[in-house]
Amino acid sequence: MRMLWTFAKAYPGRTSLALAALVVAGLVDGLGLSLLLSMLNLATGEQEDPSMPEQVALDVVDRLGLDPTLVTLLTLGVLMIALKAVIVLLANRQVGYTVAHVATDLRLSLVRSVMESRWRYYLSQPVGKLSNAMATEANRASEGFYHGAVMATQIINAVVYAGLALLISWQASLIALVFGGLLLGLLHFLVRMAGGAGRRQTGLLKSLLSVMTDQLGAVKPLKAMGREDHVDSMLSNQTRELKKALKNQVFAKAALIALQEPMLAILVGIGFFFFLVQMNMPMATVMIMIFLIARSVNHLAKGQRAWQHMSISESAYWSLAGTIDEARREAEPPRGFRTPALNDEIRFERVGFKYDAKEVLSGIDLDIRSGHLTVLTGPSGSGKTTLIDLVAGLLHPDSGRILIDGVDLQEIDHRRWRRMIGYVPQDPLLINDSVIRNLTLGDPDLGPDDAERALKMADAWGFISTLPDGMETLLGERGGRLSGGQRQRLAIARALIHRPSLLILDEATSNLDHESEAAVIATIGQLKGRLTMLAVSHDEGLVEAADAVIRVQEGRIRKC
Ligand SMILES: Nc1ncnc2c1ncn2[C@@H]1O[C@H](COP(=O)(O)OP(=O)(O)OP(=O)(O)O)[C@@H](O)[C@H]1O
Repeated sequence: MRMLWTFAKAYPGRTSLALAALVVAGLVDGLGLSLLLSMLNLATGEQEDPSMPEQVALDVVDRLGLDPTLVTLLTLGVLMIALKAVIVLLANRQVGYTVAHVATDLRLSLVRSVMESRWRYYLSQPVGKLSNAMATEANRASEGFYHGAVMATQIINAVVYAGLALLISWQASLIALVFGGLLLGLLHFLVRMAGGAGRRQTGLLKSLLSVMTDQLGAVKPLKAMGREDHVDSMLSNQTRELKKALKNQVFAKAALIALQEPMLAILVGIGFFFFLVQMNMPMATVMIMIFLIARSVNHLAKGQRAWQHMSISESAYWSLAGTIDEARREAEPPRGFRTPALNDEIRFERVGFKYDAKEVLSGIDLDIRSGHLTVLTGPSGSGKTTLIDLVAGLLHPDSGRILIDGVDLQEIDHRRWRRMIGYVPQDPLLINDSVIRNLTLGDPDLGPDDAERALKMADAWGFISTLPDGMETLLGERGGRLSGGQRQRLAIARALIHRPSLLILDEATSNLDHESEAAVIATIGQLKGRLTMLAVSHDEGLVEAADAVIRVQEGRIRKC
């Protein structure tokens, strides 16, 4: 229920429009029914004094200057009911558009909040949790909104029918409606049961997809070592739990439908007896009352089923909203205002950095000369990647400072600084798209000329221009059609396409065979003097090509 209120606040215009349309539809429906009731009374001639709704209907006919004949009442009644159907259709279209908006807005909010979060927060997030939020939870949340809208429609319909019945005989209707409401209230435990199963499903899907994404990422060694059964056993427990939650959900849904029907039949039976025998009402009035009350309670029953569906989806919305809120709380604040320039050097002055309580770098003094190739070497875990992340402003020193051409990095506009950086990771992570899309990553400011220039600089133009479709050639999953060295040179071209001043290469040659490694080192060698390069590498070839080599050991600099 809280979810519906949240959506209503997020989309006030659309929600009010849909609700207003549904209320108008309800009123039109009520008028149509009143006209048909008047017609029924006219036909049977049983009741002398028309009830209030019939009186209202007859007044409308009179105002229209028409005679209240059977044909007029029937025609107007049918027209009103058809008009109601059209208004409901328009309202539902509005609801449909909003459902699509809800899913899209949630997805965009998730992407933005995660992309704008601090690097350290991002590192701590399981990829599976985010893809589950993006795919499953956003869909289920929008379904929840849809079921909430259905519930509102059903309640409005129920109110219209109940209102008509109350206007005919308020005492009888009140007793019948309270009794009907109580019967439905008895079934509310099935709504709660389905909601509980929905919550378990949400939690299980989140952890299942997190584990699965991690395992699929590491599937090659598992397969090579014949240990894929291990993945199976890890996932099967959660899958079995998920099955149990789904079974409970299905049972709760089926039980609600199965129990609502006999309860409605009991209500109709008791109503007949009560109105006819206890209250001595005329048969025609009893028929009308039973019709109106049965319709009202039937709409309430449908509303209860929609509530049940909404409860199943609601937990997905809260989980997704929680992920978005958490990422927003971890948003990276805008840092610095000064325009960066890299003409002389990047200087570390007594820089120290800790991961929580663990000191990773301490007392780092370092100069990275502009236009030079500087290579960072050192044992695993000594702090090389941390040092690079500090240069990129992804992490911030706990002590000391980093100066870019003499200006403290903390004072420099971080977004502009990062746009001056080209970054080549160990694994080039190419997407299953064309060469050009892999280079521009969808940036509308970059075109084929930029791509060609970057490919030439990265020494990749030779093999790309001989591909059947050139830069439009599709690369296949993870760039599977290219050799390791070719993939890495494409990654270098991607890093160069926006003309960076600083190129960071994080173990860019460590996954390559000897030949590819030599080709990539030759490429890096050709770039020397054209921009500043900072490389983490153990590669002897790259160390030999370097203008400066810095050895990091146990978080400190050792002179080479
Ligand atoms: N997100 C993190 N949270 C906590 N500790 C971390 C985190 N990332 C790295 N560390 C720790 O910081 C230290 C330095 O790590 P870093 O990745 O900078 O080393 P590295 O020299 O690049 O290692 P490698 O050559 O193996 O990549 C290591 O002890 C590592 O365990």
